[in-house]
Amino acid sequence: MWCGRVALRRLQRIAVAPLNSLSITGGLPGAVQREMSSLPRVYITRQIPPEGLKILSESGQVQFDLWDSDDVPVPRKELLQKVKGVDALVCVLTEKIDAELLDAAGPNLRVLSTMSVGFDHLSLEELKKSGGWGTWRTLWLCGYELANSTVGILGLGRIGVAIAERLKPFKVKKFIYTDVAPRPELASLINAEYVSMDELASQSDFLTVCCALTPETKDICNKDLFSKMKNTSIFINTSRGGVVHQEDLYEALSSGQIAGAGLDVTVPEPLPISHPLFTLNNCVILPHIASASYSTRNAMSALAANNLLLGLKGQPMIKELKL
Ligand SMILES: O=C(O)C(=O)CO
Repeated sequence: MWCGRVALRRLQRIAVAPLNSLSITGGLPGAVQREMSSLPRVYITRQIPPEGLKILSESGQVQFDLWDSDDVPVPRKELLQKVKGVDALVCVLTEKIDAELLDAAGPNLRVLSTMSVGFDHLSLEELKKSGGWGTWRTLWLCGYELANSTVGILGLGRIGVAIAERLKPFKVKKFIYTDVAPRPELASLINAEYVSMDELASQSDFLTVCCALTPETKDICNKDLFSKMKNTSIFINTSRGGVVHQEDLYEALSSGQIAGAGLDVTVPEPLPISHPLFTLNNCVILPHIASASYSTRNAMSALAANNLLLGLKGQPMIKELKL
């Protein structure tokens, strides 16, 4: 018996363990589970003999899921599901490791270890494509255009207006917004139409959340909102993670209810790398950097300092939160 080790091309991860699957994190105390959840994820395609499992469990270096049977190979459909996002894969000779499987696994996959001396079940050509982009394909990495689109702004303030101003040159057809009440002065700057929350959901091709997080807006972007959005729509959140019900967003993205999401903010921050949202190829997550330019951060610090000095002098602040 020989365990081959082949370097692969990309990176990603996921979780859950249905029938016939065993997870070594199950049954462990919560704190241990949390610590383990940051370990590289491995999927083992067969109930391999105990020595190998023991080495992996005792290494403390990985968490793994296993097809818990030696009698029947893991069904292909289950395999394609289970490899999503794994960092490494242990396979046996019954599993075809080809482009479809590598695509299903995603870019996290770094190591493939086969419990066999033969390697005819491995598509070496595919495995050799280390880090490459592959050939140009007609619909490869295509997205939706801003041109002729309707952009919806949830919570129209200075940020919503600034976003719309930046988007205008991309030939957006229409800006719509919703808020607790119409904001005609701000709306007139970007020619935006006031709509209901339902209309915002159903009409927006791109829905961008710009509201503050308050008790009223917590989880406001939830199943109800996503279920009314088009399945070609993109959801963007640069406000606060708490305005989004993340489990509902995960459902909406993974079921194809909406086309994609771009999140600059999450709950918690940073979002643990084991979070299911990271496993999706239609969700882009950034570490709260929407304002991360030297000039913006300097302007923010200057404003904070000037507000403080004015406050100390008992004078009206430049920007004051009305309590
Ligand atoms: O100013 C804020 O509230 C931020 O989120 C920084 O980008």
